[in-house]
Amino acid sequence: MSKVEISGVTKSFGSTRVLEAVDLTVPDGSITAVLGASGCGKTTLLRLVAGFLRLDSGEIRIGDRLVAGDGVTVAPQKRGVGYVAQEGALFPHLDVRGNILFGLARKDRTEARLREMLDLAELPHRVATAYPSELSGGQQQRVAVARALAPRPGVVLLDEPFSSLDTALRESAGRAVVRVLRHAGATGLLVTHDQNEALSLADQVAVMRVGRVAQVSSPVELYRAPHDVDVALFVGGANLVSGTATGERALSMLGELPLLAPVKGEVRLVVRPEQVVLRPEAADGVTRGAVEEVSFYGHDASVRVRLDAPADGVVVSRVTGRAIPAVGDRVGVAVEGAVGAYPVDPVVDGEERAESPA
Ligand SMILES: Nc1ncnc2c1ncn2[C@@H]1O[C@H](COP(=O)(O)OP(=O)(O)OP(=O)(O)O)[C@@H](O)[C@H]1O
Repeated sequence: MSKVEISGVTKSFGSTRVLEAVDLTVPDGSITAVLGASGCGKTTLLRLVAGFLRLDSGEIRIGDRLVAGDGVTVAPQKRGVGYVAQEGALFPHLDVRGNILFGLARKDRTEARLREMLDLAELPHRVATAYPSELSGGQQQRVAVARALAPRPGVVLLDEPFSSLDTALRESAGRAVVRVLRHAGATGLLVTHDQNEALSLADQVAVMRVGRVAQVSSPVELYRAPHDVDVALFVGGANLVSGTATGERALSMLGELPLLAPVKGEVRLVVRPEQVVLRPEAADGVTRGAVEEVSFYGHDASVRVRLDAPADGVVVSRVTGRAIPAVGDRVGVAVEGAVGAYPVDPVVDGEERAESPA
């Protein structure tokens, strides 16, 4: 049992409160991503679980054991936790063998364990004698994970482990690391500021905002039913559209749209770009406009449409397939599926905010 339970954890540095009553449970054998902007306290949370920092109040349990809080502070090496730091942080003067076996008692530093860890990390045995500088970034990450897993910890903490890798390598390294964790049956806590990484790799995503957990959900639920507009914008592209909700539906510049959850009154609607479909201008029930900008990404394109009305009405559609329109084309716009509706907050509403998707 290596579930991680974080309850009411608070942490300040001097007079600055960095974490405020954070609650988070990572189920045994699953992977939770902690997603948040730079400086929101992700690394601090991870370091508290590892035991590198002391909490001010609250409790942390690993399995059924209290490791921090209530006067208890278990030393990092006694928590059964592996840590993978940013950029792997391998020892440059040790070869792969030395790195992987580093944290083990002398009697456990066997060739069999080395081979087992290389296999687990999907690394060829011949890299055992290579030095970190001779490996690719992705291989170095896998060695770092193998080193963290070698003492057979129940929990592995990963702090932005892929941040130094380029985009293509990031994806494959991420998937490989998740496979390794699942194979080992370890519980994983992955810190990242990359929404795609969090959504694609984790079983559960905790979105953090200035020291607090804003939402904990499965990736699908987080994307489809974010708790508020800020979470919606943080986890993906969105058209923010004003509307008037009457329960199950809301009236907006994109027509009458069905809502994910009933609400009444003035709302902001979150319409994902992939929900916005382009139709012929003459089609029934569409909102008409002209294509203003096309960004082609290969697998799909982002098409910005200026609506005929209202005058400032702009909507972004994500278009897949071959039928990508050109700038200036006249189109009809329709919305597929239900959308999230969030009551207008008078304070937030007074602020300028971007209406276009990221
Ligand atoms: N040892 C420390 N002493 C003082 N302040 C600290 C210390 N560690 C972190 N902080 C501050 O706490 C806040 C949260 O830092 P933390 O590293 O946890 O954020 P983060 O979300 O991981 O950010 P990033 O993604 O940039 O790493 C920041 O304002 C940081 O400056």
